[in-house]
Amino acid sequence: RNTFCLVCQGPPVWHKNYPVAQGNRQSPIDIIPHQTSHDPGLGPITLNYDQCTSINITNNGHSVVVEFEDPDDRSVILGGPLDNPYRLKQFHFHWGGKGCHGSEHTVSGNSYASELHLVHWNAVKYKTFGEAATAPDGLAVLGIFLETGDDHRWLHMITDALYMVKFKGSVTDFKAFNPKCLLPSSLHYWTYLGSLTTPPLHESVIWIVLKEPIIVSEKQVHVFRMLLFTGEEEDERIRMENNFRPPQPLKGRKVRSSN
Ligand SMILES: NS(=O)(=O)c1ccc(Cc2ccc([N+](=O)[O-])cc2)cc1
Ligand SMILES: [Zn+2]
Repeated sequence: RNTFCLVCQGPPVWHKNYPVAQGNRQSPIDIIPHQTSHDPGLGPITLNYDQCTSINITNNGHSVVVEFEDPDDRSVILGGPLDNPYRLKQFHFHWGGKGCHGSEHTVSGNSYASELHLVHWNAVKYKTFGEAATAPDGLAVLGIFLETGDDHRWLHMITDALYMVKFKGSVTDFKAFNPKCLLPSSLHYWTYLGSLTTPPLHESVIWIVLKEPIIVSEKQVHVFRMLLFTGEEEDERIRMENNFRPPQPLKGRKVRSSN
């Protein structure tokens, strides 16, 4: 398996090149609701996405990513545990294989079919995303669980585009998509200090995980599995699935609940 890139060899080997994989604020985690502390000082989060400008959708070999222009504070998340607005940079998904679940965070040991991550960075304190991504308060990722049930009326806008980015390294235009249509009705959340869930696993993420999942159909989740980890030029075709990291040790961290 040494032909695979390190990430593709999966979480068990990441610590060799990224010792922070065994750090004190790694993500994801198992969230146990009755063990979280309700913090009345935690206000609601606000998502100002109305001027959002998505640019493209790409298969980076590990997930499918929709990238946004972030020259100013046109699309930000604010409030909750955040001291200032954080700019939307990209969103992507994690999912499982046929019939097996694929979320990264779990709730009392239960995982969901998939998990959506909206990645934001602290442009007030840091000049670039890359710089913010290595700072303890540099990133804020909003995690949304996808539970299987009925068809999601807007997710098809994403799944319809996946046919264009089947191979690793492929990218296609994806303009004017507002991710507000992928939010559940309630913005109640859990929040804790964690990390990127893929290498380089930087401990730079303030995690905000929504309690309410969105409902999508198994058919819609299955479309994600037609993506490939491998590039068009490679002779081996490996389906992109199970691209989730399992829960990591809490190491004494507090998980707070909005209410
Ligand atoms: N899954 S997640 O924790 O939300 C996540 C979010 C963003 C990224 C993308 C990424 C973020 C930072 C770097 N870096 O600093 O080299 C490289 C890749 C990787 C992983
Ligand atoms: Zn992610």
